[in-house]
Amino acid sequence: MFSLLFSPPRPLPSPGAVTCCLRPGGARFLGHSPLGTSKITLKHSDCNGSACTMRFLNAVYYGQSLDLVLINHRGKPSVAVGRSSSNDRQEDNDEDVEGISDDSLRATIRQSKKVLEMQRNLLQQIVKRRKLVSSIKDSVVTKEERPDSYNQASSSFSDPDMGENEEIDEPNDSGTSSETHVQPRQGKGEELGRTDNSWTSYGSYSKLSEAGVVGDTEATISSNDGEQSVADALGLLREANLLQSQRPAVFGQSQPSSPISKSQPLTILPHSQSGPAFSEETESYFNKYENLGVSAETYAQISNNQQEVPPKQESVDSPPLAGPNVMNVIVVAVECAPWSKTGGLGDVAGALPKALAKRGHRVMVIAPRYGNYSEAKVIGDLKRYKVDGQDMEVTYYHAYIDSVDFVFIDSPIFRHIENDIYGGKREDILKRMILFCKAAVEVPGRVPCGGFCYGDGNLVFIANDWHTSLLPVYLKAYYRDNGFMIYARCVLVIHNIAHQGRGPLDDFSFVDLPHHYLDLFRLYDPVGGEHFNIFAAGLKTADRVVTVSHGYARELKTPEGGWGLHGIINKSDWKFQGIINGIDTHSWNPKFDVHLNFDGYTNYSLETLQTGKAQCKVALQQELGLPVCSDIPIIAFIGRLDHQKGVDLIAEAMHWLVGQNLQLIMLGTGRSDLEDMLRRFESEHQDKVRGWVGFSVKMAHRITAGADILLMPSRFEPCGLNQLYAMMYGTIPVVHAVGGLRDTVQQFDPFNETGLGWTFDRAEANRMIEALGHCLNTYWNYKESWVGLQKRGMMQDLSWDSAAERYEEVLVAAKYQW
Ligand SMILES: Nc1ncnc2c1ncn2[C@@H]1O[C@H](COP(=O)(O)OP(=O)(O)O[C@H]2O[C@H](CO)[C@@H](O)[C@H](O)[C@H]2O)[C@@H](O)[C@H]1O
Repeated sequence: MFSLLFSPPRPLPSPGAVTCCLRPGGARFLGHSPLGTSKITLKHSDCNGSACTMRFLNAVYYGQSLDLVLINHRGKPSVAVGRSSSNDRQEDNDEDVEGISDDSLRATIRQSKKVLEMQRNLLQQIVKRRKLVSSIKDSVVTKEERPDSYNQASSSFSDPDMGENEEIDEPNDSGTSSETHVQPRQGKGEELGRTDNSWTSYGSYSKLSEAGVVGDTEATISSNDGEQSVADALGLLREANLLQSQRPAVFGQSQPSSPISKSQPLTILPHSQSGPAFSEETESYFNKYENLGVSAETYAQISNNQQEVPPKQESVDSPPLAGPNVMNVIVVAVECAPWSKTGGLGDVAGALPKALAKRGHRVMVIAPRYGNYSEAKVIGDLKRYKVDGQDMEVTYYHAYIDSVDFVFIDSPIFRHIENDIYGGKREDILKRMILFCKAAVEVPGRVPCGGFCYGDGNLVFIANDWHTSLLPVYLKAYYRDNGFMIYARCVLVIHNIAHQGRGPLDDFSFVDLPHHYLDLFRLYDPVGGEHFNIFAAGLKTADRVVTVSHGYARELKTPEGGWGLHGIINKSDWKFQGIINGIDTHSWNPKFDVHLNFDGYTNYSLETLQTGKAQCKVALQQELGLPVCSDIPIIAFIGRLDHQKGVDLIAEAMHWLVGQNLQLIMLGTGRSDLEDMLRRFESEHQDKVRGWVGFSVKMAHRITAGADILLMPSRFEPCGLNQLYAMMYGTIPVVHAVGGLRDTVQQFDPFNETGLGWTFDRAEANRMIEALGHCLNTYWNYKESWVGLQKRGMMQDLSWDSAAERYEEVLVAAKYQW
């Protein structure tokens, strides 16, 4: 066993074990350092060879070269290794270990001392500033006589109801926490959304997170100084770090080279400028950071210190796909699969961020914390926001999964409504969205994911639908109009324009904005008259607007498709575009689908399509109690039971459908009359029809695998994900050619054997029947064509990869837009 002593070029993490990633001769392996030491112990087994420890010359600690001292088994330094180039590379034999020169050892020790000295100086400055900050804080609290959440120790904000020991609501197999009957998006009661005026592992993160500020060296210095805990002091520094670009290289990625962040390294703006009505809160938020004293000067010093020992830029992984466009991206959505999902928005919020992270961006998702998500742990300080005059407490939970920071905003008003996210009275829904957006916009400055806040330079929010349309409004009104967060941008994504956050103009009083912002929300249309419209305000204030397909982008500009917002969209044409959604090709993949590996189902792929899919079909028929027969085609419908999805067209066609030799399976939840209809059809046609009323992710996967045909007669469909899932599973879509359905399902051409399914050009039962007729004819009589259709569908690249690239273009355009 060998030990490596190292003098890191920057302080190392304090909590948890340090993992040092070394790269001997190009290979990589890990050594672990116990907490509070600057020693990494490597067993021979770590590197599969007795002598290869001698190749640690290119040791990399999160992108930083290290000075290393190799200690042999007798506990003596046997080799001293500086930041050497590959020319200096030692031979991997024991002779070299023993024969190492004293000079290099001395050089390393000298260098180590220099680094320690610099760190000591830094520490002293931090300690001084910390004292200053505490005295300022004390005086502020005394003066204002109000609790300041910032001053509370992290342990003090754990809600007794929601403590760490609370029983965890484990997600099911799919990771989704609900397998229940839920309220549809339009919910019960008054519906704010309606336009009709009724209206890798966690471990890798801790490595990443801790890579830059505190650590082993802290422990060393702190004991030397006998001063206040360095960890505390540096913790403050970390907390105050609004500068995302100071974050160390992540997994070998180069830092985003933003001209913006270079010109404004600290992103802390003049606090002399006061904000509007909410300025007290806003100011204190920013003053806090300033008071902490992490000034440009301090940071410059830190940088200078680092510059004295220039880190060797050796990346652990290949450069990010985004290249110099790497940014900090925060996706904000009120649902996020697998934790919360009522429809496609949840799927997108769960998958797009991962694809962006794959391209090298630092990506966060912010969603409400509806339940107790076992993966997420408390982070940051408790905060209070005023909503409709009431103080509402917010705490933050954090998980790092698949290279994405997931930050869940916890507040009593979000708890346990995952099955009714859009339910309740209009005012209650509105208050939830206000609190969520107020809290979300501050997350980049407040929540130190992995020890580092995202900061507001090089930052783009991606808000989604009307629910988070207040985010760009708050970003503008609370911050940018007051000189804060001027480099942050917001892109707003339209998943469904039919829900807009409409209400009477009086609703403006809820959103806590100065009166002159009212015009952003004011909208007149023939349906709602003059009213308050949150989506309208979001569209006006967002830097860029995206919708989820090209077809829908065109439709949104028309009076029929824009649902009253077409005027604003047309005016904003320059900042508006369509990007077709991708899908999560792991969870929605017949090869890996976790819902297919039991109960008689099976995973399958293109190669095993015929046998695998046939087995799933039998399993589905058995599970639902339908006659088991492989020759009878199964037609499926999955979706919300509402006007949009055109389920009533299926009802109209029911007579024709049950007259055919087929089976029909419908899974959905929504309008109670349509739910009743599903139940009725099942009871009337026991041998042919199944109507599953409820929200079941497992059944959605199984039906997609076992069915032959997926029917989507949507009246409008911004993108549609089910047809994409269907094609991945060799299930043929029959769709109304509208919005994203038109973009993604190419009509079958029997002469050229091209196309992916059948389309009909009007949302009418007879058109749907006609298309279904052609489809069934091919199923029964042209097996080869059928298999061709299946294969073409399965062979498409439906992943998020290319969509993420398009999003990246939009983010970059937003960043450079003034
Ligand atoms: N009862 C049930 N049980 C289990 N799962 C169910 C279910 N009902 C629906 N789902 C699932 O919810 C998702 C629905 O996705 P869609 O894209 O069809 O719809 P939605 O209209 O919600 O989304 C909006 O946003 C998305 C994302 O941008 C757009 O694709 C879409 O056109 C737009 O209307 C799918 O994953 C589907 O399997």
